[in-house]
Amino acid sequence: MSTVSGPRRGGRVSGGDYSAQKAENASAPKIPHLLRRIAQLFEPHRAALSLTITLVLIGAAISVVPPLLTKRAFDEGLFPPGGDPNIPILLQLVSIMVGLWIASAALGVWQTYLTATVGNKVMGALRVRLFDQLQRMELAFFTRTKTGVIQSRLQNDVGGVAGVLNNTVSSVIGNTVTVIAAFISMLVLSWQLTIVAVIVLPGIVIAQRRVGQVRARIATKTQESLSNMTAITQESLSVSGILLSKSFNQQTVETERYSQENDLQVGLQVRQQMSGQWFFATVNIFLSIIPAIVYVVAAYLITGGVDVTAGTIVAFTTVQARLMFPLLGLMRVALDLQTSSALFARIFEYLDLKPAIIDKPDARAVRTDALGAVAFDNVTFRYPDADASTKATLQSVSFSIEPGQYAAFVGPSGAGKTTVSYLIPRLHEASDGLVLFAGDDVRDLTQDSLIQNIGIVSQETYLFHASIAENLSYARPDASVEQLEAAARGANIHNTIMSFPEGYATIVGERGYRLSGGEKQRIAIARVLLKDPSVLILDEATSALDSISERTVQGALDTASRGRTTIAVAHRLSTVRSADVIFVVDAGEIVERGTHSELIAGGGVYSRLYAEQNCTD
Ligand SMILES: Nc1ncnc2c1ncn2[C@@H]1O[C@H](COP(=O)(O)OP(=O)(O)OP(=O)(O)O)[C@@H](O)[C@H]1O
Repeated sequence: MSTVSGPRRGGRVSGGDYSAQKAENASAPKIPHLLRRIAQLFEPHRAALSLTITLVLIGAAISVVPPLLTKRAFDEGLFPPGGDPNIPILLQLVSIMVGLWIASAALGVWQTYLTATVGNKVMGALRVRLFDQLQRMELAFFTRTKTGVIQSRLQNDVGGVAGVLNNTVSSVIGNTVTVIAAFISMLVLSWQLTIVAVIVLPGIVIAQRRVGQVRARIATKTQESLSNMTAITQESLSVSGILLSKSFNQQTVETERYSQENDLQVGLQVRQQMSGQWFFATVNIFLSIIPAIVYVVAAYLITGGVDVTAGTIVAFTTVQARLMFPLLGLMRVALDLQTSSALFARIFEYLDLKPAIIDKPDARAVRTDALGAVAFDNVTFRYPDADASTKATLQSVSFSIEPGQYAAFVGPSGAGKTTVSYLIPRLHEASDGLVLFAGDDVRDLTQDSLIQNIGIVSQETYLFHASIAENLSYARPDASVEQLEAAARGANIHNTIMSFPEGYATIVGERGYRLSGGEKQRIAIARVLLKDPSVLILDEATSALDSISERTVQGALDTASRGRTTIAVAHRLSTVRSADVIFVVDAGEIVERGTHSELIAGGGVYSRLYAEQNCTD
């Protein structure tokens, strides 16, 4: 599936060793039918493109006329056979020329507007498609890929093809037409001189392809380096990153890490810009000396009795000079296309990713008659990127939770409790066995309706950099102020919010860093209360709090769990004593189950853990 790899979340690369980052640095992905796929991006804009092509054709046709008028201006206006200059004819020809140039400039502006609109719309649509595709990817994709690397594809790669999307169509058509028209005019003027003018072209085309290949390779490396830079920025300039680097006094190291990648980037940018320079300089020299060669050849032709007038030579060299720019333009476009094919390949690679967890074609909504029932039947689960030789994270796990029950999962760290809770909303897919929600296999349900019925308060509370009100209404965008406040009251946070000078309009800061841990958790609980799901998953929601905050949050959790199935993942056994059922997970298996008093009486793992935590009955 994805060729993208990277360390697991939390598995940050260690000092000076960026090998894990470089794992992203595979060569440009091979995408079949790349050009056709790029062309397909323009399909929705066929009408605008047709108009652009028409404008380009008209513009190109217009641009061929003035040089031909030049010949007449010379031969009939300035130097008519055997007489003084013919001013009226000259003025007439000059005014036609001026009119044509004005028309051509106006067409140019119109055409630029059209191509810029189409190009930017195509780019915008590509960005949204990519974003949407990423939204649909399973959780495991994000745990194994650096956020910065993902961001870079969206921003740097899509942004990098903007020039090509904006200019290619008009440039290719406009320049091709001008080149062909100029070529025909040259042939009409003198076929002998035309041969002289185009003799070097095949060599130039071959050289250009070579340069393009080199550039594409450099472009791939440049984008990979940009992606690493974005990853470093994202990692070290986030609130968590800066806290980490400050607390370990690693700012200098971070700057050095950034600076190393930056040096690489600067070098690559220079190489990319320089890679075509010698080529274009050489082409320029060739094209510039052609008029001089034409004069010499014309002299020989005249001497040999061929009819070549002064007007023909002037017109010919004018046309030839005008051929130079479109020709160079075409070469640049070809080069840019080759260069950006590396970027397009990276974009299409992400667009072609297949989400591992998708709805079946006949997936149905969650049934309402058994809402709240959750069960595992012989579930085995191994993380997709886990070593196949190691033991599965969950092995033959079976349990059944009735609607409205409070079920707690306890056990040592790393036992697999959180993993159990992730399989219920299908954040991961069971490798074997059945996960049942309201009596149905979760794989037979639409993800929309499944998630609709589940609320999650996770270990790490995530809040957007927005106001408290906006963070709350994320769960229900149409919620009224009264509903927001009711939820906040339920979560014991209303009074705290009202004590802030800006109340519900208080901006919580990046990831909610301006709030205390307990406040953040209570906001997360209020958010889930607004969602009002039939099943609530609480993952260690009180683990990081002191006893007073814990009591407040616990009160909020009790309100939240009332009237719905609650699945609580807990470390602190004191919080789960009143649970209807407790499952003790150890090394991926459920080793004990029952109520608190049953488990204490059983004298097994639970009673031992309970004793270790110095809890008293
Ligand atoms: N994305 C992942 N890829 C591979 N292994 C993972 C991944 N996430 C978790 N694990 C591993 O799966 C095992 C179970 O993790 P899980 O988070 O379910 O444990 P837990 O019981 O909730 O632990 P804790 O109480 O410490 O939160 C651990 O060994 C962990 O290292």
